[in-house]
Formats: sequence, C-alpha cells, structure tokens
Amino acid sequence: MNKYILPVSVLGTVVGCGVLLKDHVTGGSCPSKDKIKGKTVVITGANTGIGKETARELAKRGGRIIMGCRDMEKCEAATREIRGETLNSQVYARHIDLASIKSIREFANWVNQEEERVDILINNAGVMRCPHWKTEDGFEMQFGVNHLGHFLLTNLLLEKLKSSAPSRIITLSSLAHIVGEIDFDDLNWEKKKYNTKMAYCQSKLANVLFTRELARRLQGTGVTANSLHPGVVATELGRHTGMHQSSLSSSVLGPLFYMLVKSPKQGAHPSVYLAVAKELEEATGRYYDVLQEKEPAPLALDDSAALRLWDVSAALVGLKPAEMAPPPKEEGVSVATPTAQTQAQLPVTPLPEKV
Ligand SMILES: NC(=O)C1=CN([C@@H]2O[C@H](COP(=O)(O)OP(=O)(O)OC[C@H]3O[C@@H](n4cnc5c(N)ncnc54)[C@H](OP(=O)(O)O)[C@@H]3O)[C@@H](O)[C@H]2O)C=CC1
Ligand SMILES: CC1=C(/C=C/C(C)=C/C=C/C(C)=C/C=O)C(C)(C)CCC1
Repeated sequence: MNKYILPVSVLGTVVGCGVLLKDHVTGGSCPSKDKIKGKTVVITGANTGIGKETARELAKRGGRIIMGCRDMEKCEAATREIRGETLNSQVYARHIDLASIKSIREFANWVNQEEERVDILINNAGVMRCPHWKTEDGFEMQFGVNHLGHFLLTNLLLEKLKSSAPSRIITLSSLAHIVGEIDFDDLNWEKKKYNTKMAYCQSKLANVLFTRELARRLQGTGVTANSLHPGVVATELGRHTGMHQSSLSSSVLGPLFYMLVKSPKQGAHPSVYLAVAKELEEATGRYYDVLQEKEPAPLALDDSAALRLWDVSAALVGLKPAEMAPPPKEEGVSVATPTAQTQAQLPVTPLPEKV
C-alpha cells in the first residue's frame, strides 16, 4: 500500500468534516427578517430540497411565489403544502423543464404575459453527476440544465425584472466551481471522455461567470445579479451518485452525513438572505459562500472568459440580440452574433425552428 494513502485520507476526512461542521454552525439562521409583501418571486426546481424550503420561507414573508418545476404532480403537492402551512394563497405551480428550450420559452412567455411583475428570480434547479445524458436540444445535461437553461430563462425574463426594479437575480452555484474549467472547445463533452464530476464543476463555474457578465450588463438598471454556494445540504442532489444504493452509505455514511450537513431549511438561508435583505439592495456581481461574500476561484474572475461564455451560450440557445441584456454602451453592438467558433459548439440535434 502506498505510504501516503492513510495520512492523505485522514487529512481529507478531517478537512471535509471541518467544512461540514463550519457550514452546519454558520447556517443556523437567516440574518435578515425583511418581508417581501407585494413582491413576486420566480424560483426553479422548487418541488424539493433547497428550492422548496426557499419557496416556503419566501411565502411566509408574504411574497407571491411562482414555483417552476418539471414534475407537476410533485410541484402541486409542494404548493399545497406551502399554502397550507403559510396561509399564503399566492403560491403557484407552473411547468418548466430546463432541459428543453421550448419549455423554457413557454414558461417565460407565460410569466411575461400573466404576471405584472417579477422582483426576484432564483435560478435554483440543478442536476449533479448524472450519466452522460443530453437535453432535448442535444446539450450535455448538467451544462444544459444548470447553466444554459438558466441563462436563457434569465434573459427572457429581463424586461419584466427591469420594469419591476429594484429587482434581484440569484443563481445557485457551488463550492465545486473551484475545480471547474470551461472547455470552450468541447462544452458538451462530445470529443473527450465524459467525466460526470467535472461536468458538474464546469456547470457551476459557468453559473459564477454568467452572474459576473450579467451583473456587468445590468449596471444602472436596478437589477442585481449574485451567485452563491448554499453549503453542503442533505437533499436529493446526490441521487445520481449511487451513495444511497451502497450498503455502507445507507447504514453508516448516510446517517452520519445527515447529522453533519445542513438541513434543506438551513440550506435555504443564503438564497433567502440574498433575495430579501434590504442592506443587499445594491449588491451585485458578488459570490456568497453560505452567508459570507467571498472571492470566487481565479477562473471565475476572468472577464474575457465570462464574455466568451455569454457569447457561446447565446448562440447555443438561439437567443436573439434583442432578447438579451445588451453589453454596456461603450462596447457597442452585441457580442452574441454566432462566430465560426460558436457555430462549432452548436448541438448535433438541430434547434427547434421557432426559437
Ligand atoms: N445540496 C447541496 O449540498 C448543494 C446544492 N447546490 C445547488 O443547489 C441547487 C438546489 O439543489 P438541491 O436542492 O440540493 O437539489 P435537489 O436535487 O434536492 O433539487 C433539485 C431541483 O432541481 C430540479 N430539476 C432538476 N432538473 C431539472 C430540469 N431539467 N428542469 C427543471 N427542474 C429540474 C429537481 O426537480 P425533480 O425533483 O423533478 O428532479 C429539483 O426540484 C442546485 O443548483 C445545486 O447545484 C450547490 C452546492 C451544494
Ligand atoms: C449522502 C447521501 C445522499 C445525499 C448526497 C448529497 C446531498 C450530496 C451533495 C452534494 C454537494 C455538496 C454538492 C455540491 O455542489 C443521498 C443520495 C440523498 C442518499 C444517502 C446518502
């Protein structure tokens, strides 16, 4: 046996437990008690986990909550539960599948037509370490749902957010962004061997870079954009990791994990804080590690990568220049015209005709 394996494992376990304990201790309560009566919240992936607890807390604080989910049975069950508990009747279930451009456009059209305002958009839905699946439009699933889906949704709701200003966009990233890299030559994992962990990390780095470029484009509009890591939270996110199938996990590691990590209710505190706190009304372009503003990883501070990702993402999802946040005035024309390089990134499956 390699003599380093034992000390490295022990050190890894100690550091890992330290991170979990720190999260557990610091995730105790939401620092803001501000209410949001009269405000409308759109939140994705709200039928379970962090999203459901965020929706519940924001409903308690008086908001009108639009829960965007892909499984309507689960979504309606969650809205019934939240309405019953909070006595807030303005909690609604609406269909959105972030793995489908068509579905995202239908959801956004519905919100734009039916809702008077959107004050808070929470890009919460996520998928982690799934097999090498593709979205309806041919994108690698984690990049497609976690980044591209929210990129498109956010842009399609921007006019509504601007007309409701001051308003806020919150995107759930992860500490996992630190190990992520954006492979602009193969965003969809078509050329190299699929690595499901690194695909998740790439998508979470994309969340931070997207937020950075979005905040830059939204300067002066009254719409802010921030991203966050919610801590390590016991949710269904690990459903594709196989942990629940292993007997060691279910007998020993599972219960230990649940004791150490945060509950979904605690995991919702950062999203709620960024959504409601009066003192954060002008905070934008920031990354929060749980409740603390932190500098993200060096790759997440790369403005040219953020701009390039915006450009490629717009081309991939077929977002027209008139539909997206324009670059700041001094830069002139939109950067999102497809170039030879972005064309090369287009999915194998053709985009739907009506985009
Ligand atoms: N839990 C943790 O420790 C951490 C979580 N995060 C981030 O927090 C966010 C919330 O995750 P969490 O609550 O933990 O995970 P869960 O798996 O419990 O919840 C994820 C939600 O996303 C939804 N979702 C997945 N795919 C799609 C899709 N194609 N269209 C619409 N909705 C979809 C799920 O719907 P359905 O139930 O139908 O599958 C579910 O509602 C994610 O962005 C995650 O990356 C970041 C760091 C740590
Ligand atoms: C432990 C465990 C689970 C949860 C795993 C989770 C919730 C992992 C979270 C991952 C993180 C921290 C992602 C960061 O971006 C299951 C599968 C529910 C079943 C039982 C064992």
